[in-house]
Amino acid sequence: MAQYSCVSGSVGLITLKNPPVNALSAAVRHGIVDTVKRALSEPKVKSVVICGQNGIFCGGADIREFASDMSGPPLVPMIHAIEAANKPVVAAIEGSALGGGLELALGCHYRIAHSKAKLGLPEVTLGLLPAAGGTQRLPRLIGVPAALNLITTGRHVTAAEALQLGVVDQVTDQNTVDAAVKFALSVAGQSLDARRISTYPCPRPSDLDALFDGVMQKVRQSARGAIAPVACVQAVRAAATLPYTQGMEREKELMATLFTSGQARALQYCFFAQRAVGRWSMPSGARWDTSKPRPVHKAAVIGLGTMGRGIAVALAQTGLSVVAVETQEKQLMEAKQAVSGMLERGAKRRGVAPALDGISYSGNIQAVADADLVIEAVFEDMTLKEKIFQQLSAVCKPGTFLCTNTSALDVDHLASQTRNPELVVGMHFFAPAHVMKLLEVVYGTRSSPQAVATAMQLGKKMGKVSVAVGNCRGFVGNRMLKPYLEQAFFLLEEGATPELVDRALEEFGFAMGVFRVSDLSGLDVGWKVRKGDGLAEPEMATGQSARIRQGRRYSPLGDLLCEQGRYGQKTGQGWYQYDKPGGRVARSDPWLHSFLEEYRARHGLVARRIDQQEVLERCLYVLINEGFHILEDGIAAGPEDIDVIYVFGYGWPRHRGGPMFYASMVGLAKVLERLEHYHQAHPDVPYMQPCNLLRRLVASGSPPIQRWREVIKKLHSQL
Ligand SMILES: CCCCCCCCCCCCC[C@H](O)CC(=O)SCCNC(=O)CCNC(=O)[C@H](O)C(C)(C)COP(=O)(O)OP(=O)(O)OC[C@H]1O[C@@H](n2cnc3c(N)ncnc32)[C@H](O)[C@@H]1OP(=O)(O)O
Repeated sequence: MAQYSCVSGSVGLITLKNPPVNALSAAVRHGIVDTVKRALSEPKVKSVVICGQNGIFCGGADIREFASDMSGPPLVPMIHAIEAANKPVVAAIEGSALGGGLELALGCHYRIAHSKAKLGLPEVTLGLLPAAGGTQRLPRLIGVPAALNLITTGRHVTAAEALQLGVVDQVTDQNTVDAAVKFALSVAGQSLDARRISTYPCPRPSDLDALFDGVMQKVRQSARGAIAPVACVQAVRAAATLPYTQGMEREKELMATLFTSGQARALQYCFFAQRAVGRWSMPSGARWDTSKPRPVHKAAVIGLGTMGRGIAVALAQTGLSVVAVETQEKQLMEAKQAVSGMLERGAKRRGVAPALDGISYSGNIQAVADADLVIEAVFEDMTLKEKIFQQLSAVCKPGTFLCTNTSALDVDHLASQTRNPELVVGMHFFAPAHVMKLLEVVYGTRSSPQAVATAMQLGKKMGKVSVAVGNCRGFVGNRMLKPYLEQAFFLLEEGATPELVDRALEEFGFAMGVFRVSDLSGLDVGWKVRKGDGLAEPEMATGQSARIRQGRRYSPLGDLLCEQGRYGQKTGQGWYQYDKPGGRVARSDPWLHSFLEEYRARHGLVARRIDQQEVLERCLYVLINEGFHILEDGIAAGPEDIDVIYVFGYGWPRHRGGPMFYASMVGLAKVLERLEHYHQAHPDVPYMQPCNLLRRLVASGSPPIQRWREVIKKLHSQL
């Protein structure tokens, strides 16, 4: 709703009230229409101020309403009526003015922002465009290039940048509403002819076509199949080439296409899923709202390889005091330099002082004795980790949380090495740890709710999207990756090439296909794991057992490449070739193609034509199937957790909503039917056997993803 009062004798003050972000729900729109009418009709009122309660102007249209039949006054005429008013209307912007919130402010005659306010048109991130006149007013106000930048990226700008761009008229450090009221008093009675943005001519750059062609090309490239950024460019082009009313028609047309698209649904699902994962729960019944985190003032990192360095940087950047421990002297010296460099570069980018003094370094594990929380980040070697957890348990002050950055190993086993297993949790960061947004917080059977709450809160402080998951081999992300990688290898055996597989996945929207990623992260990483699992044994490379191991189909292709020293980018050769070791540009490698032909011949395999659809179905559906197993096993509490992990940690295209959401869009019955089909064709691949939960969901009529938890709960209660 919106509340009306008259202040300072002649200013009508309209306050938007819809916690937590004053979204423009039907009730708020009704409130605005009514209060604006009232302010304009009261003779004593000479000017109007619009503000939002609780320090936030407005978070935009109510996204939840998009999923239902929208009723109530539409935004466009509402904003138009404000702009057409014959009394000055001033927007008092505190906190955020985003999306429809900024569009409302653009309909006002003046905008005054608090210095800490953030403004932006983030609709593109929800698969939409600013359809309440934003695409038509903003370019008229700040010019085409700046408007294109804001609208196609959805980025939020500070009040200072908004002032510089001309989005706002004044920035204040004082009480924003007081400043706006004072301003409103000063402009009462003045002509508004020059203040209605829709009447401005849109500045037309002389090289209009070249400008739009260039932007469109760039946007298409970075959009990776997302349609909203392209529609945003088309809408701004309409502002630059058509009169305002026709531009508004074009904006509406483009919005209608986006609004009903699967991509908008996927992106809006992601918006809420990202927030839902913060409301974690554990099978024990412990929850985010009943578990109190303990404050962490001093944190420690053990092991300063690539991961440890990134974690130390991310911790220091949050302002914590950090102890970084590395027992190998040479590695410690190198790490010191590397961490300082990362902190300096990060600080320069953010325009702040580097937190160099926040980190102390030591070669002795005793240095972590008074830390509140320790993160172990040494090699993936259980024996080494066991030893470290035994030492930590002896060295640390009582109550210190002990965390492991393992990407797959058993958190319960590590906890069993300590005196207080309830203090142990996994904190699985993704490389580079100071950049990647995802954090899997892994609870073991004995982890206390407080340990989980503390790790979740620390992750949030570090700017991560943290997802609480149960303990199993590979947790959620890496467990699902295994069948996906396996399928990619099998496809090569059957006739595909790395180029074909990667192209299919990249056209689907992944930034990089599976083989390009494998070259980037190093083929030796998986090789080491497979050796540890007793799968990649050289003596098995010939004979009958070469393609069947531990009773199931196995492809030794990755192992064979490693035996040739082809580890990927770092050695200059992997699934592709590079111009030098460390080179970045992947080129097709004729050697690899001959190697695949020889391999097939050796194993009596006849190459067949494989199309992109088969690549996608096999790679993605086995990954999704494993996701259903993870839900069935209670390792993830809901599909949102899996989807957030895949979008933030594994490059799953956000406009496809994550693997579980994608399955719901494809149709669960279809996913089931294709898995059954492929399992029949490949009975020696257990990952293809459809999960019971998937069958259950299909049998119960494929409910929408928001209702899967009910089916899962029922399934668990029957076990
Ligand atoms: C044939 C059919 C044709 C149909 C055509 C239809 C035409 C329809 C015409 C529409 C006109 C378009 C109008 C406009 O252009 C569209 C929009 O405005 S879209 C919305 C744009 N706004 C945003 O994207 C902002 C989103 N919010 C944020 O970024 C942040 O929430 C924040 C405002 C910066 C605050 O951040 P935080 O303080 O960290 O808080 P949270 O993020 O945790 O949020 C708290 C809580 O609020 C919920 N929430 C936030 N914003 C909205 C919102 N806009 N609508 C609904 N709910 C919102 C958020 O989900 C949290 O709740 P929780 O999920 O935790 O329960």
